[in-house]
Parts: sequence; C-alpha cells; structure tokens
Amino acid sequence: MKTLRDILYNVGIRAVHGNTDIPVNAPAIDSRSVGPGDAFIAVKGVHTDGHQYIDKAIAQGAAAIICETLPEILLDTVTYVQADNSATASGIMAGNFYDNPSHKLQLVGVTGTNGKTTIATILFRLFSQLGYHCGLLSTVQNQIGDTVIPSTHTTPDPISLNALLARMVEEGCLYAFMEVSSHAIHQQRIAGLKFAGGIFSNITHDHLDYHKTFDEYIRVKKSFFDSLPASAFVLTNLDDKRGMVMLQNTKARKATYSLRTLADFKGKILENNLTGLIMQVGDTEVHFRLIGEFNAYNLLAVYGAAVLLGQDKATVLRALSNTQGAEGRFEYIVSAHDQIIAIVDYAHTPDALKNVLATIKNLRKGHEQVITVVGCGGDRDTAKRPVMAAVATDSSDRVIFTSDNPRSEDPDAIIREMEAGVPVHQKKRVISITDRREAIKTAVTLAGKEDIILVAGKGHEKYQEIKGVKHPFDDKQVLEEVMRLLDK
Ligand SMILES: CC(=O)N[C@H]1[C@@H](OP(=O)(O)OP(=O)(O)OC[C@H]2O[C@@H](n3ccc(=O)[nH]c3=O)[C@H](O)[C@@H]2O)O[C@H](CO)[C@@H](O)[C@@H]1O[C@H](C)C(=O)N[C@@H](C)C(=O)N[C@H](CCC(=O)O)C(=O)O
Ligand SMILES: Nc1ncnc2c1ncn2[C@@H]1O[C@H](COP(=O)(O)OP(=O)(O)OP(=O)(O)O)[C@@H](O)[C@H]1O
Ligand SMILES: N[C@H](CCC[C@H](N)C(=O)O)C(=O)O
Ligand SMILES: [Mg+2]
Repeated sequence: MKTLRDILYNVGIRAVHGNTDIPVNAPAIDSRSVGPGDAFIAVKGVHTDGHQYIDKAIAQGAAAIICETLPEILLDTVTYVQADNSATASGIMAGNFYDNPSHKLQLVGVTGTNGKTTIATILFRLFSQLGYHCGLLSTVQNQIGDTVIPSTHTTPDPISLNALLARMVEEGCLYAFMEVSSHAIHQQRIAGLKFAGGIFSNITHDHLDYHKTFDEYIRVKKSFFDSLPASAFVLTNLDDKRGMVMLQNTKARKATYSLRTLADFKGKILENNLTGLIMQVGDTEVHFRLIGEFNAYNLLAVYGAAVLLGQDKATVLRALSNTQGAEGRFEYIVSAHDQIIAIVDYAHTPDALKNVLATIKNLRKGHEQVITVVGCGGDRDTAKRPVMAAVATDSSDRVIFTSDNPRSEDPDAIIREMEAGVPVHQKKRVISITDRREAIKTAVTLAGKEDIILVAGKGHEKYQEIKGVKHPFDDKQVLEEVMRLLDK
C-alpha cells in the first residue's frame, strides 16, 4: 500500500500538518466517493468549492486532506496538506498512486476544436491493426483492446484517467491515444501525465461560455504543447491560422501537416466523393474510406503521428486506406425507395457545420435539395447558436431548427437564439420544430428523390438530455424508423 508521502511526490506543497507516513487507500476529488483511509483533494470548481466538503470527507473516513486553504480547526487524527494548486495536485497524486502509468506506454494526446475523436479513434484502430495492444480515451467510448468502457467526458477526471491508463498498462498496452479537451487542460485533468506526442487539429469558435474569449481558448490549448517534454513530438496543422502559434514555446520535436503548403506530411486531394477520398500522400496515391476535406486533415494527422512514432510509411498508408471513421461522424444511410441520402454527423460548432455542408455540396450532382436538421446544446456557449444557424441556413435549401441536448435550458429559448442568426431574406427556408423526432420526420417528409438530409449535432449520442434526465434517442435509428414509416 502507498503512503501519503509516496503519492505527494512532485506536488507543490506549502505546509503540512500531521504525519505523511500514513497509508492511503485512494485519492478522491469528490467527497461523495470518499471511503475510509482515502486522501480527499479539495478542488475549486465552476459550481462549488471542494473545500466546503472537507468535513463531510473526514466524516466518511478520509485520512488526509489536500487543500489550498487550510480549515480553521485541524483535527489530530487527520493529516492536512496545503498545496499550491489542488487541481494540479490531484493529477500528480493520481499518477503517483497508480505508479505513473503514462510513463509505461506511449501516450499520444490530440487537441483542437474539431477532429479529436476522429484522429484518436483512427490512431487506435490503426495501431491495433498493426498488431499492438492499445488503449483509447475518447468522447464516444474508452477502449482497452476489444474491451469497451463507457466514457462520461471527452477527457476523464484525473483519477479515472490514471486508473484507466493503469489498466491499459496492466493489460499490456504499448500505446494509448486520448483526446485532450480544453476543459481538461484548464482544469489540470492531465497534470503529471507523460506524453510521447501531441497533435493539434484546429481551433475555431466553441466553448466561449467557459473560456470567455477566443484568445484565452487559444492560450489554454497552447499550454498543452508548452508542457510537452523534449522527448515528445508535436504535430501541427499548418493550414490552421493558429497552427504555428501552438509550437511557439514547446520543447518537443516539431512536425507539420498540410494540404496547401510544404510540410513534413503533405497531402493533396485528388478525388472527394461519397465512396471516399483519393489523396496523394508524399509520393503515394491512396484511397481512403473517409469522406470530406476535413477528414483528409484528420487522416494526415494520423499518418504523421504514426510515422513520428516510428511506423513504416507504406505499411501505415496500406492499413489506413481500409480504416473507417468514428461512430456518428459523417455516417450515412440511403433510403430504399427514393434513394434519399441521410447523413448523421456530430457537427456542433460553426466550423464543423460549415465543413460538413461544404462536403455535402461537393457530393451534389446538381438537382438535389439539402435539408438540414440542427439544434444547439443547452448550458454551453450561447454565442455559437446564431452563428451555427446562419451557417446551416446559408448552405441548405431547407433548415429545421430543433433541440439538441437542452440540458437545464428551455429548448424553445435556445431555438429563438438560433433564429436570431438567420438573415431576413433566408427566413423562409427555416422551420422550427422543438421535438427532435418530429423535426427528423418532417425532414424526411419534405425530401424528394435523391435529396440529402443532414442531421447534425448529436452523432453517436444515444440519448437526449432534458432537465437532468437522459432520454434514449439515436438520430440514426430515428431516421431509419421514419424512412420505413413514410415508405421513402
Ligand atoms: C464545466 C466543467 O468542465 N465541469 C467539470 C468540473 O466540475 P465543476 O467545476 O462543476 O465541479 P463543481 O461541481 O464545482 O465541484 C468542485 C469540486 O467539488 C467536488 N464536490 C462537489 C460536490 C460534493 O458534494 N462534493 C465534492 O467533493 C467536486 O468533485 C469537484 O472536485 O469537474 C468535474 C470533475 O472533474 C467534471 O465532471 C465537470 O464536468 C462537467 C460534468 C461537464 O459537463 N463538463 C463538460 C463541459 C466537459 O468537461 N467537456 C469536455 C469536452 C468538451 C468538448 O470536447 O467539446 C470534456 O472533456 O468532457
Ligand atoms: N479536422 C476537422 N476539421 C473541421 N471539422 C471537423 C474535423 N474533423 C471532424 N470535423 C467535424 O466535427 C465533428 C466532430 O468531430 P470529432 O468528434 O472528431 O471532433 P472532437 O474534436 O472530438 O469533438 P468534441 O469536442 O465534441 O470532443 C464531425 O462530426 C465533423 O462534423
Ligand atoms: N463535448 C461537447 C459535445 C457537444 C455535443 C452536443 N450534442 C451538445 O450537447 O451540445 C460539449 O460537451 O460541449
Ligand atoms: Mg471528441
């Protein structure tokens, strides 16, 4: 069993009251999960402050308290540690408790507004196909080899994260691929992890509710690359305006990818249609199953990272050419009678929506209508709502505004904020239907032969979160049911 002293190794400490040579059962950041002998770390959050739950944690048996501000009354039976930063301490302590699993495998982190799940998932599939036992931490699911572990976050809290990495090490994984969200960087969920590489996909409008300004969002993303060690690689997208900014202060080996200019990993799209992409990568022409220019970027990022991890270029391209994308990302079905193409995609930012609709435009032979069903999540960036609405309306013939995950908000109020983004001359393209099933049904009703329907925003999600309750909902399943029902 580890002692408190063991797991405090490398933690910035201001003061200690009590004995650190005591056994610790587990570190915990949530008082509700504290058990006898645990070390409770009081973290200041967005909604509340973990310091308020110190008494509760002690009542539940906590043997040690790690906090930024010491309580006024200190008990003799408990060890108190005043840390510089409790959130950072929780990452480092979780690493120490689980024997720093990130040091025992090659951990690659992917950050950026869009493409993280796609890049991490394809890397996981590629390396698995190349014969390595691998781990994956992603929005859709976590995975250790063939074992799927449901995910609650894009990047888990530091304790779950290190526990998962430790399981990966125990089960013999050599590589782990993970998404690094900006929330996770900011909340120090990745503190203490050792990365073998970091990948930057792109940065566009999202999460301004949390980061407040775009500059701050950029700064937070960049801090991930600033923290990488010299032994790691950093791979950046040269075609993104902030691609080079991410490299400014990193000690890691720098590499670039691009579709437009000279780069370490340069691609050129030769064909882009519903059967996939044909891309020239270096000197090789390769067919990929993934669709759309944005996926050409994701594939280049995967290819570059695999090569930087020491894999053979030709072998990687051969394996990649057969790989499929992540669930709920540009997945399509074609209706039996009218050959309506219905696409389910996780576009939940203005840029993602713009890219997906540009890809759809490219697939059109000319006469087909594009009908988009889209909503915006509640308790998230409100500034993106009118922008997403404008993008959807501008690039579609008909648009149906509906609910995404309203969470604690009034779904109709979210839709009103979306409607405000539509220019007057395009208003007649738009209908608003709050019920997502009805919205999808209306899109299918409106669709004629060979028309294209885009159902955006929820991708792989199997639920709709309304007022704290997750109701089962699956865009793809609803589309299939409605198409059958309407005999399309
Ligand atoms: C806004 C946000 O990121 N919140 C995360 C944050 O919670 P918080 O700051 O609200 O925590 P809080 O409720 O104020 O509590 C503060 C501290 O007191 C503790 N506490 C609280 C209550 C109690 O009774 N006892 C107790 O000890 C809490 O465990 C916490 O340590 O820390 C929690 C523990 O790590 C996270 O679960 C929680 O994620 C919430 C649920 C969430 O929805 N986060 C989303 C926005 C998110 O993180 N998304 C990104 C992806 C975004 C993207 O990819 O586009 C992600 O990585 O998933
Ligand atoms: N490289 C890219 N550039 C721009 N848009 C992309 C890119 N890759 C994917 N997208 C769009 O963004 C959506 C989300 O993709 P993905 O799930 O891979 O991103 P993510 O960064 O993991 O998102 P999240 O922040 O929710 O975790 C896709 O469904 C697609 O519409
Ligand atoms: N990881 C993103 C996913 C958004 C998906 C969309 N369906 C929504 O609920 O807003 C977030 O937490 O902001
Ligand atoms: Mg993701």
